[in-house]
Amino acid sequence: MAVVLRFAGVARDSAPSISAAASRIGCAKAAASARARRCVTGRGLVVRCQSGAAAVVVRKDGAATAAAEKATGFTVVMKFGGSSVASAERMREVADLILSFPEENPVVVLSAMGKTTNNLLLAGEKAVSCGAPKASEIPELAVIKELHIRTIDELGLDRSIVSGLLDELEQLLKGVAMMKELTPRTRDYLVSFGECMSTRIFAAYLNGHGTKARQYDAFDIGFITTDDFTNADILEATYPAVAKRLQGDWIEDPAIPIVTGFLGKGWKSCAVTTLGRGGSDLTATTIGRALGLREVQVWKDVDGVLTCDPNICANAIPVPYLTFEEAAELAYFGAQVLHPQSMRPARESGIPVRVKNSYNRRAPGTVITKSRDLSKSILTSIVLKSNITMLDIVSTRMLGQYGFLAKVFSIFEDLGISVDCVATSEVSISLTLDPSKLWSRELIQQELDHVVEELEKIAVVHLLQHRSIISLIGNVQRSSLILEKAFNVLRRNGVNVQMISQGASKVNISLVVHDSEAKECIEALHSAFFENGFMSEVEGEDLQQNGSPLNSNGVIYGN
Ligand SMILES: Nc1ncnc2c1ncn2[C@@H]1O[C@H](COP(=O)(O)OP(=O)(O)O)[C@@H](O)[C@H]1O
Ligand SMILES: N[C@@H](CC(=O)OP(=O)(O)O)C(=O)O
Repeated sequence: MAVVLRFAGVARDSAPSISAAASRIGCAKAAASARARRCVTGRGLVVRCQSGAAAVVVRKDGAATAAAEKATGFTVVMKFGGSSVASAERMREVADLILSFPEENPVVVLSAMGKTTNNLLLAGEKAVSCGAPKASEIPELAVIKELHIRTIDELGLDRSIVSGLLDELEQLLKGVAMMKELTPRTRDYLVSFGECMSTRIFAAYLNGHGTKARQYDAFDIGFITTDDFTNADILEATYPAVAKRLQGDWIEDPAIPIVTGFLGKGWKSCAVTTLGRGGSDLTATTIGRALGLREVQVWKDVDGVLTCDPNICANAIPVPYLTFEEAAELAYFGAQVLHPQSMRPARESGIPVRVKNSYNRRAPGTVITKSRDLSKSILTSIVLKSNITMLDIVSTRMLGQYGFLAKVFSIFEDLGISVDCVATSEVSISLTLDPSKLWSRELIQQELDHVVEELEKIAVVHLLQHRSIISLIGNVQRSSLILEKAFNVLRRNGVNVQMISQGASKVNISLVVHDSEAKECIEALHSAFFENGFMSEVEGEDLQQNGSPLNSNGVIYGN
């Protein structure tokens, strides 16, 4: 196993003494010594060597002694999203950021540069109808080529790093144009070019600037997934495979791993898969779990998870702490800042996730952990999921007919459609459908028609489209207080809530309103909860007095 020895604030001349101590505990003296000298940065020092569990302790006077402290190879995952690596300047900044933590030994995960994934998807869609001779002229292809070549030039690198991939991409688009079809499988292969290029450029930049780095395509190092193209799930076999590969390579030849986010390999098809939009967060937490790291950091373009989407409420403020459960609900119910599945590996292994801003390193960000002190917490964040479909299903059979709910849900299971929120009474059920499971416009209508047709065999069905779910993520122990405040605001704004659902998660109350009212509602709710001193007013109130959690789901039928 590779051992990393970390020393903060040591003197430059302590390198020989560290080297001697390292050799006493079985580290290769030459490697340790060479690295010790090379890695002294003034702010800290990193010694890497191959040995069992052990470490070297450096005294203030610079002398080093061996100690029986356990140390492992990698310490953190640092994931940088598209906005963090959108240009040559941003790549330099990210390299500087990584190297500013000499005490860390990171695995780096990168997304595609800027809007490259969107451009690849658009290029693919245009290729379907443009005809093969015109495929090379698709404007988005030109934008992708220009961005990557300009970045390489500005970083002083060799264009050959991506020229092969760019040629292959053009060929692929010609193929799509010829076939006049873009299957989910081809779509995944197409978007994989984004991450494959960004990671190659970044690794080359680090290598050119004295920091040894090694690029990895996730689909080549053990990221094994289901074959659900465009939305694949990571399979359990991924964890040992990824750990073996990354640790094995490190022992052979230490270098910072630069891994493509978002991508995997289907276990049956062996084809490239993707983990759903924003899936690099999941790549990061998967690596964190595989290697048993201390922390997973996801670096974004905002100061952490905020009280609301800043595009809806400009006054949104960072949330300092969240639990995995809160973060997962928040992501699942529409906050684009985190991938919905990304909390799972972190929760399973108890590894904290820190959301940080690569544009504002000093901002403390959000720390997501297994548990936190909720005694003073009321509402944490407000989330919007728009354009959802709601179904009101009323049984045509006699009151108390058993098997009704089972029948309803088996219809959704058979059709492969997932349900978000549910509220029931004895003979009726209201629910919302997850739009991410419904792909193109045409398919939505087709699928919905089919759902209604099946349900109408056992019930009267009302299909309500253009609805929004407003999720109040917070301490549901204080639901009476949250709901009192929320309904006051909604009443003042003349909003008719059409369904309420408080899930078993105990962190989320969902309200369904019409799409046209949703943004205004959120602004009003955010202002009432976060901008007018409400939280501090109720802080310290007796939880016993105020906490009478809702114990049933309710439905309010509306327009
Ligand atoms: N509650 C929220 N907190 C923070 N950001 C949010 C929230 N809801 C939506 N966002 C949006 O998510 C963006 C960051 O996520 P994302 O685009 O995935 O970052 P990256 O591409 O860097 O991984 C922010 O720029 C912001 O517009
Ligand atoms: N590039 C992919 C994966 C990803 O995670 O991106 P980002 O980290 O920029 O959200 C996407 O756009 O979906």
